[in-house]
Amino acid sequence: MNAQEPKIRVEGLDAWFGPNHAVRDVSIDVQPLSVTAVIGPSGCGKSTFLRCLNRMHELVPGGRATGKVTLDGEDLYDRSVDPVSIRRRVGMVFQRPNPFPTMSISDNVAAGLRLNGWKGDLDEIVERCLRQAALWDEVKDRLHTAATSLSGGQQQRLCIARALAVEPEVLLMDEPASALDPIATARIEELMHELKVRYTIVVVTHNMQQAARVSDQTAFFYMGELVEVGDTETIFTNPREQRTEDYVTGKFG
Ligand SMILES: Nc1ncnc2c1ncn2[C@@H]1O[C@H](COP(=O)(O)OP(=O)(O)OP(=O)(O)O)[C@@H](O)[C@H]1O
Repeated sequence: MNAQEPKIRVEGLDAWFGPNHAVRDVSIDVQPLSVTAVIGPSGCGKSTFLRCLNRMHELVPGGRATGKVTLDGEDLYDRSVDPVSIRRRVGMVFQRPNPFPTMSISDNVAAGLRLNGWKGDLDEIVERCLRQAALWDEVKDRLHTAATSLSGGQQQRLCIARALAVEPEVLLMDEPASALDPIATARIEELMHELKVRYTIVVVTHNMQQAARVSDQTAFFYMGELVEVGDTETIFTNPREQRTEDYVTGKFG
């Protein structure tokens, strides 16, 4: 791939829930192996935008999207594209840790691979993913105990390990630390930093400091529109738009 080419290119994206126009004419490029933070007040369309990047939005009743989203130049919304294969390439981690409650730690990580009919050595992959998710040392002696026995922060890292197991190229994270305490949040932030060596990350966050700490690029959404996108330092110190400045300095939101 050409180094200049974005990993993801969004052009003229609109998204609806029935008549509710939640994302309006959004265009943005996401560079490979970078972290993009999506910020903005509640209800401005951040999560909807994120779910359009792996075609999860259309799973919501009434969910509909138009426009173009390309992954390495391939149009995700082309008729010939299987959305299931897209969700494998573009993984997702949600706000609340959601491990499969009846499964062990190890089975949670392996679940996606089993579903895909994987026949190889699962133990090795489970270990690799738990290491990548910075959880291995804490769970290596209890791999077969229930995932629900883990703390919230550990469960979230388990969900990250589970997302990594199917070897996605992009990781979408929807407020991945908002349900966690400050120490667990710091672990997730460190982890994002480590993961961007191998994955392209787009993260929705309400936490301005977190966006400033973890991201290379920040996109500010307001009422469904992308007001401004740019490198994170510029967005936080010298944004073009007054609305961006007001939001990042806490004047509203
Ligand atoms: N399942 C749904 N059905 C109908 N409308 C929805 C649904 N989910 C979200 N919306 C609406 O779409 C708009 C965008 O919501 P979205 O969840 O993307 O915002 P957000 O910026 O992620 O908000 P928050 O920060 O509160 O999570 C809002 O007006 C919301 O009420």
